[in-house]
Amino acid sequence: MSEQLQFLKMNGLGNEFIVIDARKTMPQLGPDAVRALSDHASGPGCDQFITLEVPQSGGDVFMRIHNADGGEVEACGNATRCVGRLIMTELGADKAVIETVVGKLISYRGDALEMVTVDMGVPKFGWQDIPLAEEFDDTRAIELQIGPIDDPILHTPSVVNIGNPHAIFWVQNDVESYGLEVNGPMLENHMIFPERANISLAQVHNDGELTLKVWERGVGLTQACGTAACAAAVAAHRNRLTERKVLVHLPGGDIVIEWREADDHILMSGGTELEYAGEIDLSDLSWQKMSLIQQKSDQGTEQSSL
Ligand SMILES: N[C@@H](CCC[C@H](N)C(=O)O)C(=O)O
Repeated sequence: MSEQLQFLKMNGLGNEFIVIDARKTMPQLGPDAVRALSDHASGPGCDQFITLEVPQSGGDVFMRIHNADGGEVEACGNATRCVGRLIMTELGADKAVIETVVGKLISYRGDALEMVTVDMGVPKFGWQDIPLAEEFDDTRAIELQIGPIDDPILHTPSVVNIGNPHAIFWVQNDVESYGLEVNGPMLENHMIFPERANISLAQVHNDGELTLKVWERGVGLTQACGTAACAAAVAAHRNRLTERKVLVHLPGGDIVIEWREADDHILMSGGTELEYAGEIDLSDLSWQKMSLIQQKSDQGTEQSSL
């Protein structure tokens, strides 16, 4: 007999997610299944596979995150906004507490239904926290470069942990002109990053604006990465390149990051999209689109229809 698993397809600025609700029944999906469903050739396709589970410490939901390569990871900024939207709609509330393996994150409703702000907590800068394989006193710029020794293509990145590890290379020219699709895999797996890392190129335009291109650990190039935007914003401020509030341009759209002075928390604000509801047949992992989601942002509600 076939067993059906319902899912929602969502995205945050084009960063794609499959979201399943496992609060009543936990489906048995191993890394192979996650990889197959995340692949656009065999499944609905996504960058992260998100599982909603029963909260364990007083939050509204527990969010588990798997990258498209099947590996479980600690944080995903864009998915946190998407899940925040779902849970706030479910509760009819303006705020939701989302538990993750690295702690609780609070989401807040924005001016429109699709706009969500998440408090991503406090960034970490210690070399053991990133983590790095060797000691560095100052993580605003670590010794790491690729290309010719006297004329490197990319060098001295800033490193930050936003629940997950990030390295940001500062570039002068268009972020498209540094071959991140070629250099990304090598940098992600560089021996200096024992848990691998998300790799970003950042071009700072002025003290309130930068453009970012991201090679995500366990995925590849993505349209947007929320934690990378947080990492780049705080690293830019630490390096005196920007103020505490920055507009970050990503291939999939813009996001606003504010590193709040009062408590060092990072606030990330941006859009979310609820694309469609679908169903996966767990016996052979085939899937179908069931309905499109109709958004009624004026009433603060949303409904799905066939
Ligand atoms: N897309 C995410 C980041 C997802 C996890 C990342 N690939 C990792 O391995 O740490 C975001 O929006 O933050």
